[in-house]
Amino acid sequence: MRIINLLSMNFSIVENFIASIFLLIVKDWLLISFIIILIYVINYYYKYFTRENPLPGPLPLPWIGNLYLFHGDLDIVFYNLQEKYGELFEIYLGSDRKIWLGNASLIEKIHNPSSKTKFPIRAINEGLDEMGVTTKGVAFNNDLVAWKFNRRIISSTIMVPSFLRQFVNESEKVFQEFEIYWINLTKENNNYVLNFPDWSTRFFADAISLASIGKPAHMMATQYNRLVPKDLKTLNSKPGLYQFEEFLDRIRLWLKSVHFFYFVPRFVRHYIPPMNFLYKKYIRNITWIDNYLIGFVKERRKEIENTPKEEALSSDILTLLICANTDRDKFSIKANDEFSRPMTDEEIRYCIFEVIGGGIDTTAHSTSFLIHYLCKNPEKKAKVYAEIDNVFKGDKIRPMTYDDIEKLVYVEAAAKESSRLMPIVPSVFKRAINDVMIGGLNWKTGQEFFVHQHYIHHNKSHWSNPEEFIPERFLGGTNKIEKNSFIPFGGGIRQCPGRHLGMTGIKTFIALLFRKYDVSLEDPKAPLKKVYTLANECHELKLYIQPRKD
Ligand code: HEM
Repeated sequence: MRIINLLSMNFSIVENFIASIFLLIVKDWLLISFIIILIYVINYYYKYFTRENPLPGPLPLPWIGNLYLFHGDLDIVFYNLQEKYGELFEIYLGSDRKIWLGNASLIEKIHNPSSKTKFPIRAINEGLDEMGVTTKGVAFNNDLVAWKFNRRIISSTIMVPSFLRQFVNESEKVFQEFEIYWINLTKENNNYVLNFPDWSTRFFADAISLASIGKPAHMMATQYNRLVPKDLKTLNSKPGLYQFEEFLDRIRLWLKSVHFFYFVPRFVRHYIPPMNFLYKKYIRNITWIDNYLIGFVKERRKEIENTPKEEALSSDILTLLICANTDRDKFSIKANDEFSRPMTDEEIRYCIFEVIGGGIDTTAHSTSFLIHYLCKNPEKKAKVYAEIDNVFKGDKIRPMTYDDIEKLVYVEAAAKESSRLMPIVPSVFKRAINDVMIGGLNWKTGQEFFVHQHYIHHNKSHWSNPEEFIPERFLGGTNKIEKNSFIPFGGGIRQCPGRHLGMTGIKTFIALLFRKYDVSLEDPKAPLKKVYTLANECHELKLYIQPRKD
């Protein structure tokens, strides 16, 4: 009994001893952690308050910087911040400082089109590295030799008039399909209301898919099938009908994930729920897209190999890229330098991805915004109708040509004014690869800048009545557009290579629609409804589209 008592006494002594050691460790650990955190915070704010070139901007928090402000429509968030802190302000991502530029005079060096520019790349960012985009394609490629090679071949295919001519012809065919669906939908209901962005994104998906991979995407057909009873459905037995829709949804998810990879620090991305789940989802998405597209490239390569040399090949971008710098190079995309080799499947896959990802929603939403502004400004809309009627001499059905589209100067001015008011890409980031002087301050190599298109487009020092829709600004004459104040397609050596294709697409669609139809808002008072992902998108635009009576 005594032994048992002694044993239990000993046990409680041991237990107490362990407990007190444990408490001591925990207390010390808390104390040590607290000291580490305190040192980090002091160091963070010491660096912040003694930084070179301090600029106005919101106070950053340790670890997250100004990430706490990033919610809702980020385009509006950044616009309001620029309004609050002025034309030159700063924000922090963790401890990384980004400088925002809201005046055309501040971006002169960034938009220098010379190959010796100090701004040839967008960003060095481990998140983008992890996405796999910084060594591939065009848009985020930091490998300047690879970028130049890809960009040169893409530009030689999509910027030439023969390609644009074909694009106008194909767009007209796609428009005729759109009309069939629309006529069927309005048969039952004369006052049928179309949510236009649902259709414009599908119209441009179909048109750009034909132009880029030479195959119809059937995106309008899938939408139509959703809206009509079973017996009216079209193409419903076609295999793979819904696959392109999944592909496009995945491209949109990919675009959304760019912000995630760019802004969210690696540790949070990989280990902190729910971010780590999102991370896994985005990585799976990237793999899916890669596999889907490589299939297209390999299949087309085989088709080309099996086509006799004397037989003409189609002129879609995929075929042109595969044939570039080979003996089947239709557009003679030949160069006698290190860029004269053919592209690999991997290079082609990524370039096609960028054409589809960069071309469809940008052009479609630009068209939606333009229609919104035209409907809100009946006097300007009347001028658009007048110009179209003048070019086509009232003929509503003759085939449309690229030459017709080139004559639509007022439509182009209206498209430019719409993209001034609501730029699809509201800001673009660029990184200095040398020390550079901007805004009268010296900035070190590696500093990243955001060119704030949306703000510059509304800056009163460049534009009179900046909130008004005045296409006449772009008609020349006494109206002078200040250098770098109108930049919907960016500028410098990374300016958008799809700008002619985009503008041709917008003008062609407007000509096709307005030549035959009266277009009006369901609710004339409806404000512009937009959302921002990686670009501004028209969220809702409810329209009546009725055959013209004149
Ligand atoms: C209205 C339609 C479009 C708008 C508003 C638009 C806007 C832009 C902007 C602002 C940039 C960044 C430029 C810079 O860094 O300064 C860009 C880059 C780019 N765009 Fe577009 N874009 C449009 C259509 C297209 C189309 C149709 C394509 C493809 C066929 C395309 C492909 C690209 C590519 C590949 C880049 C990256 C260029 C580089 O980094 O060298 N875009 N676009």
